[in-house]
Amino acid sequence: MKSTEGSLDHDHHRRRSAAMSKCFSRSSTSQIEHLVHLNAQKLCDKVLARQNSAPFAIVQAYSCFTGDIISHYCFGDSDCYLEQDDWEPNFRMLVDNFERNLHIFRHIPGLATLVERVPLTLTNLFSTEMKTIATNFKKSDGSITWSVGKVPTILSAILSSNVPPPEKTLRRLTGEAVSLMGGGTESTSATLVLLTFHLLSNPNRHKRLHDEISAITTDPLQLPDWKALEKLNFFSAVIQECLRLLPGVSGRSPWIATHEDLIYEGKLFSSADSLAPSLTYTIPRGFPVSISTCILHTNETIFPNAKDFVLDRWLDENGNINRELERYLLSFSKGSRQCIGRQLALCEVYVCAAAMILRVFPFLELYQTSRIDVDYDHDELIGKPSSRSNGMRVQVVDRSREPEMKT
Ligand code: HEM
Repeated sequence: MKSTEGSLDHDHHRRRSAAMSKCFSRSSTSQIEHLVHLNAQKLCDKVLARQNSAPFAIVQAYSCFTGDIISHYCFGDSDCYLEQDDWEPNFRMLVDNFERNLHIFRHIPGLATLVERVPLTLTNLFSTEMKTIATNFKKSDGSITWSVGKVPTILSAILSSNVPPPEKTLRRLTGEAVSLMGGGTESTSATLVLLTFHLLSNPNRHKRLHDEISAITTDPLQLPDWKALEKLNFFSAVIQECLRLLPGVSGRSPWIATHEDLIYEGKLFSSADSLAPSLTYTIPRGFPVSISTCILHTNETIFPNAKDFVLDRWLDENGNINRELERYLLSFSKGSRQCIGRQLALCEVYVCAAAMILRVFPFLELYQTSRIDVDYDHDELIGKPSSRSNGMRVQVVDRSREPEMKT
């Protein structure tokens, strides 16, 4: 496995992760925030230009936004999905294909190794998206000087790190780039889709959020920075609830503690019941352990009415974010294998959602879309809606009319 994510051995994983982790800290993310703002505004312009055109799948639009940012940060040059006439092709199409077939790879050991052996030149013949990655490599020519402002790109950070030469080959870096592009494209756009649905289907909610963001914004084309947006309580509650309902990785990722036994201490039935008998399990080192984020996120004891979009659960009596509940939110996983792109994802969601809420949502309507088109139905690595769904579609209404902001 060529990516950090696919490294089985924990020490190997740690070394690979360390080579690029500085690119994903909160302060590095702030340094590329201008890219996020730029692309969020480009996305709004492109959606608004669809006035009176045919309805379209908003997930493709958001994937162009996320794909442009992560490709720019990886290679120093974006894939320019937002600049093409339509929303497709984009990297999500490749990811989606991969996810639909993932179960086959899980059940046929060795298939992944076989696929890995296919020469890149052959892969490029069949996949436009893989070809884009190859072209990006050629453009950057393996150079370690590519940068976004003063921030090194992710690949240049790996190339300039002290990992040994086999970690810097074209093949290994292609594997890493595919993992970064995949991770950086889909989960974030899926979160934005869910947020769009729950705001467009509830005008009161949209109005409240519009007012909250407007109160700290003088010009929707010059949004406040991500750290200021994060301080908005209602906005944060909306994002937390979206993350809860669309847990990043819906399947179980099996992890193995190699050096220590795991001691599990809990209560039978319910941790809230003080009379429930206590129990202790010891899971010997070497055994795979996994947890289902979906099951945790829909636990009725922790999240009552778990299937519903309930914002009050995230707000305390003073309207501040309920930090206590956050520890049960496992969207980005925890520990050494947690999502490396967490800060970037949050920055993208806050900035993009703020731009869309202020500039686009007043002119956007759902088109033949209901909860079946967004609700979790099955696992394809990330949670997907029912295969009977046509996807969440929207259309831009006549912008000459006064935007409707019902109370
Ligand atoms: C809302 C958006 C996102 C969610 C919910 C999410 C969720 C997750 C989760 C749950 C994992 C752990 C996977 C596992 O246990 O097997 C993960 C890993 C990862 N994510 Fe994200 N992610 C998001 C956005 C991003 C972004 C923007 C990037 C940008 C590069 C990214 C890159 C990665 C990578 C590279 C890994 C593998 C990390 C490792 O194994 O060390 N993700 N993500």
